[in-house]
Amino acid sequence: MAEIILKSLAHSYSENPSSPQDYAIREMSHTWHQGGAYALLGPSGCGKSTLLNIISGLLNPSEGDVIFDQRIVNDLPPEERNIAQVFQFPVVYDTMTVFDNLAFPLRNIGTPESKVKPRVREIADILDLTAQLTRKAKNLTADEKQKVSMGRGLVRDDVSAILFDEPLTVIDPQLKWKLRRKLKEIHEQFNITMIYVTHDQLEASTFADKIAVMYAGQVVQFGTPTELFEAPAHTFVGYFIGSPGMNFIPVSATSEALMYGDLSIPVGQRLVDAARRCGTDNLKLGIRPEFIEVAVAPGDGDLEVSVKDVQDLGTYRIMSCYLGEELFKVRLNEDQPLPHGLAYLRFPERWLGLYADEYRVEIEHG
Ligand SMILES: Nc1ncnc2c1ncn2[C@@H]1O[C@H](COP(=O)(O)OP(=O)(O)OP(=O)(O)O)[C@@H](O)[C@H]1O
Repeated sequence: MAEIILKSLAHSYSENPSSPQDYAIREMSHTWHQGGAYALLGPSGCGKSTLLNIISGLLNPSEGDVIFDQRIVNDLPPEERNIAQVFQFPVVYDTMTVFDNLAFPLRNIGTPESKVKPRVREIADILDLTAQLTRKAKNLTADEKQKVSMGRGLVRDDVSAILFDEPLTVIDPQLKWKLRRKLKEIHEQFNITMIYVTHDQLEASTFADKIAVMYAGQVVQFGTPTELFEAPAHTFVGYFIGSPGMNFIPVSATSEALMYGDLSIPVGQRLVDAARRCGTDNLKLGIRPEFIEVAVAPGDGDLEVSVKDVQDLGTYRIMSCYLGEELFKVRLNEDQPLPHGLAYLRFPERWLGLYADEYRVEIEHG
């Protein structure tokens, strides 16, 4: 069991990195607490696998330290780090039985056979592999093979952490949900640190208590699924989490107002003052489609938009509309009247986010 700290970590695959773009991991520090169920979420190429491989010891970071329970482990090879890693594609020995595959990590560390048998049976039972125990791994389906891979990660009870690198990629969609639930149950049962890498927000939020969102080699937010949804710390988190993602408009601040071009956006003085203090021209106002209020007739302070289309998604609708040149997405509930031609939007202040140089500015709402 371990707390994992990444201290001033950075990694470049090039020998002489000269700019931030040369780094797959840009300098970052991060703590994974003992026993947490975490997800590392981000788009392809943002550095998730690189980070995981640095934790497991498959890769040596160019800069910074990896610390397990206050001990720097940079120089320890993977086998001495007590980390189990489950990869995207199953790693099983085809000629061995399922039982022997599951027993392998235990036998490897000299566990007596009297302990191997009950533990393998327990893990097989949890993963619904009991009926396959005597079968050769080569005769299994891709799903079953990946379950064996997971079982090999879970079978040792002395591991510091288990790292899952997109483990459900090859799994049948119907089974994915079941296996995710299973992993969550296992986490609750064994109280082990688990880090689950994925590019899928649904997978991340159904598995993890806390999600680290990665973007361009950095963790830009570490929070609960609700925190990521309600208060994205970075515009990327706003775009990436939610469907559709957060709406953003570029704004500028005068002494009394926030302006989108010539249009004054009705917001409180607190937000205007915060925007003025930021000292940057790169200011954005963000709001999620779910939090925008819509009227079919104009009201005081409403923003007029032209409706592009309305998509019916069964239990709700998504209206696309233009505020000036900015395309906005707004969620409408089934019982809301459908605007035609023009609609009128209101942004509740509680749900507005101000972003300076892409990062959220904290504002006290009185
Ligand atoms: N062995 C390598 N040599 C050089 N560059 C690499 C190597 N592995 C990864 N990279 C680069 O490092 C960056 C991060 O890649 P990484 O595989 O860690 O991202 P990822 O988020 O895991 O993406 P994916 O989900 O596609 O695996 C990418 O720009 C990638 O091209």
